[in-house]
Amino acid sequence: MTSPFIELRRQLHRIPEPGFQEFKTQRMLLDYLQTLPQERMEIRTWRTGILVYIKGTNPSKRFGYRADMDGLPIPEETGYPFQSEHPGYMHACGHDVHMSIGAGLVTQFAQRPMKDDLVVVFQPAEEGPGGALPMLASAELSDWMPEQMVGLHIAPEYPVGTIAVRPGILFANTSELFIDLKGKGGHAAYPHLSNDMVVAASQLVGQLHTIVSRNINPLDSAVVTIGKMSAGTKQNIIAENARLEGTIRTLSAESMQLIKARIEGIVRGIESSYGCTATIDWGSNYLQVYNNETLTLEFMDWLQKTDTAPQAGGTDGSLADKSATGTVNGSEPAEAGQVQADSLSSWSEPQIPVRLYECTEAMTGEDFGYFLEKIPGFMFWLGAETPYGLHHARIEPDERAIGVAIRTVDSYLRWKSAQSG
Ligand SMILES: CC(=O)N[C@@H](CCC[C@H](N)C(=O)O)C(=O)O
Repeated sequence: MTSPFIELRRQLHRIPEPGFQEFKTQRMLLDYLQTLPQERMEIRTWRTGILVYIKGTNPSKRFGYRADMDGLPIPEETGYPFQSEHPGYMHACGHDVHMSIGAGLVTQFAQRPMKDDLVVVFQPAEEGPGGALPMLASAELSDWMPEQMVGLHIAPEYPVGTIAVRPGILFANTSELFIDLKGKGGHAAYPHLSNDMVVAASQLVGQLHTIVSRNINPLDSAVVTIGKMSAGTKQNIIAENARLEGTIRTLSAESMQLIKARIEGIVRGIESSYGCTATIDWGSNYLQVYNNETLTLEFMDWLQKTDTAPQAGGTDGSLADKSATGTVNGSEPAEAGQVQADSLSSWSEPQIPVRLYECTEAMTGEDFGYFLEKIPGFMFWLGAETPYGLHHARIEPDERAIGVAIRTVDSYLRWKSAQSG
C-alpha cells in the first residue's frame, strides 16, 4: 500500500504553481486537511499560504514546522506518470515533498496530539519573491507565532535516511540580480550605425565572473551566477536591448556588500565603454539560514541517542565519534542507526535507518532564514538520493524520504515537548 503522503505528493506534483499563485495547491491541501480530526485543529489562510494550529493536551510551549509550496519555471522531463500538468512548470526543488511531509505531521498530531501546541506553516513563494518575510509580518501568524521552528530541504546528494545538519550557517545570504542594457538597434548589415547590446551583454557576463575569483578572499565562499541572458529579436536585427538575470550568494553580509559594489562598478564601466545605459535591480534578498547552535546540537545529540541499532565500532556514541564532516559530496554519512520505531503510521513502508551527517555550509538560499531570525530553530537537509539535482528537469526525489522525515520530526517534537515541563 502506498503511503497516503506519497500519494499526496504525487497529486501536488501535478500542479506546480509560481509564488503567490499556488491557488490549486492551497485548495488541494485544504481539502486534505478537512479529512482529518478537527477537534484540536484550527486553520487559517494567508494569501495562498495555510496555517494549521494543532492544540496540545496540556500546552506550555508552541512549536512550528514550515513547508514551502511553490514550483519552478522548468519544463519537466521526469517521465513520471504524475508529471506536471502545467506546461513549463514543475516541482524541481522538492516543495511537493516538503508539503506532503507537512501534511503528514498535521495528520500525526491531529490523530495523536502531543502535550504542546504545534503550528504547521505552508508558505508560498520561497523561490521568489519570498513569502516568509511578509508571512511573519501577517496578522494571521502574529498570535500563532511559534517559540521554536523546524524546517527541512530535500538533498539529492545524500542517501535516504540521511539527516544532514550543522549548527550556525547552513544556507547562504542571497540577492537576486537583474541588469537591463539599452543601446541602439538597427540593420544587421550596418553595425556602425547601431550600438549592439549582444556584444555589451556578453562582455558584461565575462567581467561579472571575475568578481569571485579576483575580489573575494579565497578562504571565503561566494557565488555570482547569471542564469538567464536575453537580447535581440531576430538574427538580422542588431539588439537594442539586453537583459541579464542572476543571483548572488555569500556567507557574510560584508561579502554581499563587496560583490554588489563590484557589480555596480563593472556595470558603470560597460556603460562608458559601450556608450549604453544600464539599470540594476537587486530583486529579493534572503537572509542566511542560521541554525540556533544550542537547539541544533541538542537535535543532533538526540538523533544519535535515539539510535536502536548496535553502535558501529563500539564507540561511546558521542557525537564526535559518529558525526562525519566533509564536503557535500564527501565521505559517507556516519552510520547512526534508527530513529525510534514509529508506532503511529499504518503505512507498509520499510523502517529506514536514520543517519546523522554533520555537513558543511551550502550556497543555496532559503527564506526560512527569516523565520530563524525571529524564532530559534533549525533547518536540516533530508537525504532524497536522486541522480539529478535541485532545479533540474529530471529530478526525482526518492519518496521514501517522506516517511523518514515525518517519523523523525514527529519523534523529535514529541521528545522536545516532553522536555518542556
Ligand atoms: C533551496 C533553493 O534552491 N533555494 C533557492 C532560493 C532562491 C532565492 C532567490 N530567488 C534567488 O534566486 O536568489 C536557491 O536558488 O537557492
